[in-house]
Amino acid sequence: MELCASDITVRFAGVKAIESVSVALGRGEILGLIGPNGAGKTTMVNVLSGFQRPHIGKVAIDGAGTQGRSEPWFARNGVVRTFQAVRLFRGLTVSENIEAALSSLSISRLSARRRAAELLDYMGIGGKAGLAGGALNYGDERRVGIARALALSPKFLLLDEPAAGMNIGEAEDLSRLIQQIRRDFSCGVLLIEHNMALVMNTCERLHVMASGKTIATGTPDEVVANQHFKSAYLGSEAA
Ligand SMILES: Nc1ncnc2c1ncn2[C@@H]1O[C@H](COP(=O)(O)OP(=O)(O)OP(=O)(O)O)[C@@H](O)[C@H]1O
Repeated sequence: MELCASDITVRFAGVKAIESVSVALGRGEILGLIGPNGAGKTTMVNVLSGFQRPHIGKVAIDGAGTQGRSEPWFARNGVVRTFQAVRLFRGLTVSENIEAALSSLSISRLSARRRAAELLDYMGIGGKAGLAGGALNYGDERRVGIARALALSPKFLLLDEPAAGMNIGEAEDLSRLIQQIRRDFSCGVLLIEHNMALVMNTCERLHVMASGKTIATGTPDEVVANQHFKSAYLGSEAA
């Protein structure tokens, strides 16, 4: 059971954002997708979730092809992602933002409200259900973004920089939460993150990209010892 992107190439105006990259995410694993700015990480998540069609290569969900499918189909088939910019409806309450995500499922408004309350409790922000979406701080916005993704019962959850704007303590809580989500939802989690402590503490396996290509894969220990990782990733991060 896996979400698999094989030999993916994506070009923008002739420039290769991703070149011949393959990524596989198993159910029940936490995979970190890391690399310097502009490495192609978000583009790969866009490909894996149906937001971007690859120019070359294929995506399969549990072995089934996805050619010609758009992002709502991917979500219905268990591939759910969050965004770097959370894009909450600012005029709706936090609860209503989750209920809106549930509206594609055929459940009553009352059930949607109850499910939204459960998910907000699960994310530790049950007390904020009645606030306006626009009133949240950065970290809480990201928690709502994850709750909104969980509303769709993901088999594969793709998180694009979920710890941006969080302090050290909040990022540690997020690490525990991601591991709990993997257990409670029996899903695979792909984590794009620049917070290396969070990545190293949370992921079992890492896939490192730079300039649109794969430069290293392996366990966190293996990757940290990899020369390509040290020079390309840490070199540019340290600059
Ligand atoms: N819609 C687009 N049009 C043109 N170029 C794009 C587009 N999206 C991404 N790119 C380019 O593709 C490359 C990869 O970008 P991408 O956002 O996937 O990198 P990233 O690793 O997610 O970076 P970051 O860590 O900064 O979010 C970059 O050179 C970027 O400028």
